Amino acid sequence: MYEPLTEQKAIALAVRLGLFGKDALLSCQEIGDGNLNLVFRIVNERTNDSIIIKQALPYAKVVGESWPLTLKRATIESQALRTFASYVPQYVPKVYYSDESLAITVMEDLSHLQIARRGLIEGKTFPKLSEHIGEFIAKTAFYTSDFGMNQQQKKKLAQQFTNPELCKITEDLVFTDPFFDHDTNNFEAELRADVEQLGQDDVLKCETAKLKRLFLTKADVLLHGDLHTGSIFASDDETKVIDPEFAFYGPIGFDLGQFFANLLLNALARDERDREPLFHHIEKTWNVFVRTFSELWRESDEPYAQISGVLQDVLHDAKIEAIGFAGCEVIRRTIGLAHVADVDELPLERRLDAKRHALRLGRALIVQREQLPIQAIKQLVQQTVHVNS
Ligand SMILES: Nc1ncnc2c1ncn2[C@@H]1O[C@H](COP(=O)(O)OP(=O)(O)O)[C@@H](O)[C@H]1O
Ligand SMILES: CSC[C@H]1O[C@H](OP(=O)(O)O)[C@H](O)[C@@H]1O
Repeated sequence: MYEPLTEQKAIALAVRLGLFGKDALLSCQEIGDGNLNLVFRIVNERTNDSIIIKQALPYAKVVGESWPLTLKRATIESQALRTFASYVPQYVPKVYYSDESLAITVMEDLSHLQIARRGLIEGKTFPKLSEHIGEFIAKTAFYTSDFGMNQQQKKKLAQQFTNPELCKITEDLVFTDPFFDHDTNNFEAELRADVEQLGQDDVLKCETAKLKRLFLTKADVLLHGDLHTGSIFASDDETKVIDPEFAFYGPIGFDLGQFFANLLLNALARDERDREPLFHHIEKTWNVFVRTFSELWRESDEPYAQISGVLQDVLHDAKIEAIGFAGCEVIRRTIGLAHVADVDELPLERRLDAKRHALRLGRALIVQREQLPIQAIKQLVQQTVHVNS
């Protein structure tokens, strides 16, 4: 039966499951720094072998027991990691074991890598990040779409990944609360006027409503669902995506948008002259996504796939969605419940500047998404430095 693990209980569980040899000398540390779950790292001190046990709590850790949350998210996470591993094993941790009633996933320890957000904050560039994430998104999207898999099986997979409680978090925290005066919002008192202006902006709200509707209704591809830079481990030559508990069938541009937004937030936290690597990553992710997705498209069994204009239409939608969803993510990470360390760790005056810039950029991304090529995002960052630009 379910009970939350402690470090001692996690060791006992690892022994019971036979995850280490008989004479192992085990130590354990809870290392979770995310908003939702417990993460235990267990090491055999004799051999340095290690594993991760991730466990869902019956509530959202960041808020506490007043915010109950389904344990089923642990099953969604382990199933999503296994599904992604069937297409891109090089980009996800190996899953060794999972247990629905304990809400645990036992997986490969990736501690030799660094969480990309932390590395980017330290000024690292992770030269392969965009190539790898572009390929990850293109392959998982194509192979789980109606163009890349049997269309009857796709409907079953979409049922398996029905994830209403976690989707509701995104519907509220990304698409709704930041645009209204909601008590989950969290921002510096100095930003009140900027936030009120956003709340009165009906053009912005109408465009955001369209994006929310896409998120609610468009069951296109299996998404990671929360692909920010804190969900990515990286080094100079390796990239691993973790934490897909928000996985569900949604619009093709959503993961791209989340990733772009978090790169942009890191860019805004830097001096202007140091932003180029982030713009490079955005453009390269997009280019690799388009190239990989287009190559896979040739394998499609769908009779309409080879009709001129169909692929172009899918990619056009993906681009518009990615830019619009990026705008929503930029805004919610600035004034909503869950922020990003990139900006929050800045001293007050720089932080306020970066956040005001983020609100203007987020708005422009949402409102201009249909006309904007990916390559123009960089100029948009420059154009939104000043008020009224
Ligand atoms: N496979 C792993 N290997 C090493 N560390 C991990 C692994 N998975 C998670 N972690 C650590 O735990 C932290 C929280 O994990 P995450 O899956 O993001 O949890 P949450 O769902 O609560 O956001 C990560 O930032 C990382 O430091
Ligand atoms: C109350 S959940 C807030 C926020 O946390 C999730 O991120 P993570 O689990 O990676 O820390 C997700 O982005 C949710 O929107």
